[in-house]
Amino acid sequence: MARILIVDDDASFRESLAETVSSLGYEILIATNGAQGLSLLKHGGIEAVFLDFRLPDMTGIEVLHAIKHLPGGDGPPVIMLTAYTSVDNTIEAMKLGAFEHLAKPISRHAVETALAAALASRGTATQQAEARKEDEFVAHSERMRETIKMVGRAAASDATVLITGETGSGKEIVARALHQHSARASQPFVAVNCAAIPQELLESELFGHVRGAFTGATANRTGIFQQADGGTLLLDEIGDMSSNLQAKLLRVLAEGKIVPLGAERPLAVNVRLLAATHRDLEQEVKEGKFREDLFYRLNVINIHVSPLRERHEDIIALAEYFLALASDSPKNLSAEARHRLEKHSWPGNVRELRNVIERATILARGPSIKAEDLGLADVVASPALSATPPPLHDLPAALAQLEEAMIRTALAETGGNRAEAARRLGIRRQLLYAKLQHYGVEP
Ligand SMILES: Nc1ncnc2c1ncn2[C@@H]1O[C@H](COP(=O)(O)OP(=O)(O)OP(=O)(O)O)[C@@H](O)[C@H]1O
Repeated sequence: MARILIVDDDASFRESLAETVSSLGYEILIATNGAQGLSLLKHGGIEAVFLDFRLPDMTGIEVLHAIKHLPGGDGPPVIMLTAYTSVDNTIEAMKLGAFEHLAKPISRHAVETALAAALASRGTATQQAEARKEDEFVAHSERMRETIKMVGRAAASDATVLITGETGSGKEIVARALHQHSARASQPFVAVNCAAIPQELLESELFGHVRGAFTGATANRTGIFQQADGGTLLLDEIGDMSSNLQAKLLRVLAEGKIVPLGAERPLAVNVRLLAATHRDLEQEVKEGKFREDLFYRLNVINIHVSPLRERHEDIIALAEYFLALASDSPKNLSAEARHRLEKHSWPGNVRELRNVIERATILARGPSIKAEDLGLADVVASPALSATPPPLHDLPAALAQLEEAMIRTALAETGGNRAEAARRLGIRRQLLYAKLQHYGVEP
């Protein structure tokens, strides 16, 4: 019978957890503070631990740290318990090698699942590192909390991470969190959007060039890889990288060296690479649009960021966070505004929500934001597509109307991201700019 240790000073919670665990057929040991827990652990024979974050004599994190430094290995799997899970305490716990992090109260089912998984995991490696401060990162939903746990697990390693998710869902903020919680946090974090730079220029942007490498190269130029040396480089929209550059990137990853354009010798660089894409790269590989070997090099760890419509609990929390950012005296959200926000499908994800809140803060009169201040009905119903019937006998006018409507919809759906809107519409960005001007559309 596996022996499970529960370390918690809250008597009623402890008793009920003990009852659940023993009814599941495990043997229980109880400690009411950190020191007691550690002394029981030193005797060995314990196969999993439930550990409270707040204990009378030390913090749960200190106990976790001590467990992970017990002589003879990194200790049994630890399931951390908190009254409130926050991004900070979850990342910290997962980084220190906690197996799971659960918020009280915990259902019998959650206890059973966590214990079974913890016991099955014994012997797998854990990672340790110092905790660091991070950006504001709103994560109330279960989905986002799972993502945060992955960030915690992946942060301390140097492995390449492929971050996937729809446009505006928060891929870059995940990349930043990975960097900020890594040993490279004091070194540079550089993000480059591979889709925003013409592919002909991207190579010299990434790897740099020497004077005279091509017409116009009047001086040596340090590339982005070198700027990120020692730190982390995020290649955003990696799916848009040309096949020529994909091959070069693969070589850099294999050799850890870059060759600036026109240079004779390669330069060693020490960069942790993160890549992000809204595309389904596996599908792109199948279609021959993305190199399979590069895909596997990048996808050592995959972190997926769910679309906002699949994590309802984050919507209001994010809205309130953006309200607080938008003004020193934040307005409040009326009940109808909350309802409207929750009902919206958020095709442009968190970026769209941020734009909506910033606009509403400016437009709302008085201290409260009303549903109509959000301007969301327009996006939902796309009235531009339906309000005025197209002129039946005037093809150019009808086409222009359709074009304008499609542009407005694409912009709304991408939260005003013009590069992404152009991509969705299948036109070049320059052409989109010209059309925006022509129709007088403000992104
Ligand atoms: N969980 C979050 N907490 C706080 N802010 C967030 C969160 N997720 C996203 N944001 C904010 O929303 C905006 C869009 O996020 P981000 O740029 O990370 O998305 P993305 O998925 O990288 O977008 P793209 O696909 O266009 O590159 C940013 O302003 C970011 O700070």
